[in-house]
Amino acid sequence: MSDTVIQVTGLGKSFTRGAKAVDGVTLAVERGETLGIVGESGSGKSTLLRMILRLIRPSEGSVTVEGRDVWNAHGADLKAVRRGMQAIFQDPASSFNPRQSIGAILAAPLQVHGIGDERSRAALIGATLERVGLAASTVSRFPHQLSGGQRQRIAIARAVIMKPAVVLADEPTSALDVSVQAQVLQLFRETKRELGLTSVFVSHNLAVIREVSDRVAVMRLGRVVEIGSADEIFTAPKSEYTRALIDAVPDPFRRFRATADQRTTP
Ligand SMILES: Nc1ncnc2c1ncn2[C@@H]1O[C@H](COP(=O)(O)OP(=O)(O)OP(=O)(O)O)[C@@H](O)[C@H]1O
Repeated sequence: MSDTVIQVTGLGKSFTRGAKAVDGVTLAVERGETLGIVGESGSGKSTLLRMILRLIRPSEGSVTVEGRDVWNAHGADLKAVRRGMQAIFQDPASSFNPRQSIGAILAAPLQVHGIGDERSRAALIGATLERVGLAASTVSRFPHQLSGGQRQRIAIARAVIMKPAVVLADEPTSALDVSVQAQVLQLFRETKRELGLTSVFVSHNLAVIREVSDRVAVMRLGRVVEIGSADEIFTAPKSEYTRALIDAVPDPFRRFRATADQRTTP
C-alpha cells in the first residue's frame, strides 16, 4: 500500500531575473524511502529542496508533508510541519553558532519546541551523540574543535533529535574528504533505516546518489527529466540526458555502464 509522505505538485519558482529555476515539478516520496535528486549545477535541485523545506516560497504549485500543506499551514499545523521536517546542509560550520557548545546546539531545537525538561534533554542529547558515533563528552566542545566529519555527525544528530518524519539533505558530504564522506553516508543510511525516516537527498555526485537512494529523480533546467528506481536510473536510463550524465563520470561508473550495456545486449 502506498503511503505518501511528501507530495510535490506542479512546483515552480521564478526568481526576478532569469529563467524558471524550478519548472512544474511533480513527485511523491513514500514512507521510509530516500529519493535522490541529481543534476548539474544550476538544474534547480537546491531550490526544489528549499521549497519543500519552507525556506524559498514557490511561485506556483504545492507541497504537502504528511498531509499538511507546507505553505498554507498555520498555528499548530505549522508547528507540526516545522518539527516534522529537518535539514542537513553542506557546511554545518556556517549553520552552527560558533559560540555555542555542541550541547547547547543540540538542546536549542528541543527548547524551542518545549520538549522535555533539562534532565531528560541531557539524556536524549547523550543518547543521540552515541547514535551518531560521538562521545557523550562532545557536549562541552565547540564546532571549531571538531573535524568536518564530526560536524556533519552533529548536523545529523541535530536533525534526528527532533524525531522528524522527514530529513532533507543538500550536498551533506560534498565538503568532506572521500573517506570521511563514506563514513558519513553510512551513518546517514543506518540512522535513516533505524528511525524509519523518509528523506530527500540532493547531490550533483552520482556515486553518492547511487549509494543512498532508493529512487532517483534527474533534474535538468528546473525540470525532472527522469525518475525511477536507483537500479533503473543507473543501469537502464531512459533519457539521453541521464545517460550522458552517467557517461561523464570517470572510471568506476564507466565500467559499471559497460557491464550494464553487455547485459542488455543479446
Ligand atoms: N536567490 C536566487 N536569485 C536568483 N536566482 C537564483 C537564486 N537561487 C538560485 N537561482 C538560480 O536558479 C537556478 C537553480 O539554482 P539551484 O541552486 O537550485 O541549482 P542546483 O541544481 O542546486 O545547483 P548547485 O548544485 O550549483 O547548487 C540557477 O540558475 C540559479 O542561478
